[in-house]
Amino acid sequence: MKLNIFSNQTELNEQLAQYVITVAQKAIAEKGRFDFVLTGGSSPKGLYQLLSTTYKNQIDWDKTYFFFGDERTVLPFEKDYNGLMAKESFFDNLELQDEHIFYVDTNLSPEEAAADYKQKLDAHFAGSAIVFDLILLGMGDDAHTASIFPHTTLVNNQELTVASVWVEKLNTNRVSLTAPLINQAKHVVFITFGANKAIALHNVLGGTQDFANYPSQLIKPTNGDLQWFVDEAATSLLK
Ligand SMILES: O=C(O)[C@H](O)[C@@H](O)[C@H](O)[C@H](O)COP(=O)(O)O
Repeated sequence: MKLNIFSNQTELNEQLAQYVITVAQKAIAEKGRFDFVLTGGSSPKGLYQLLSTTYKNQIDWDKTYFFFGDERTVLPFEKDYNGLMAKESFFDNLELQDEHIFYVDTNLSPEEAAADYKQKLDAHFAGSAIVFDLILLGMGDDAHTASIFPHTTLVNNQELTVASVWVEKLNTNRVSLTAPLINQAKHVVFITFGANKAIALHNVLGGTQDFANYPSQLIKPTNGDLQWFVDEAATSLLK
């Protein structure tokens, strides 16, 4: 695991953009495509804008496929839909073919949307193992990542799949990749900044192992590498 600490979000986004570009170019050179899982939330917006404007010509978007690590169970492109945030901050700046973006179909029930998404992943990976080139993750101030929230069924879900999960604290269902499926990726990166994440980051990185309370600890790529891109404010409690 590599912890990359930056003095501010601008520097973090610049360096993370370079990292994404490097991974993308290597994936396209080696296998002809770049399978990229996006996170929702607010943290990645600056990175998405940077990649799709300033560095637009650094990645072959015709060979890039976009996925989502999790999705809220609101209707597609309604407020809070992660796909909407990505569309507005990333995809709308690019000329992407529809079939290169794998949105979660939240017109379906949570369970059906999860099963439908897993089927789409199986088809995309032609029945082979679902190994993404890069998975971008955020972390909540409660140490959740994707929709693996503390004390939910996803904490103990050991399947390589996409699952729906009831999140009591939000009084809603979510759809999410499971930790084992995330851990199958070649590269996993957390983007986490801000003082409001300092306690959670201290517990996840510096505390005792406690998956139920700090689900981000579940993210340990089996063969791939794990990087954290964080700012000084978020690391203020780390020794
Ligand atoms: O659907 C979501 O909201 C994300 O997948 C979620 O896991 C997010 O990454 C964290 O909640 C951090 O969110 P912020 O970046 O907004 O702090």
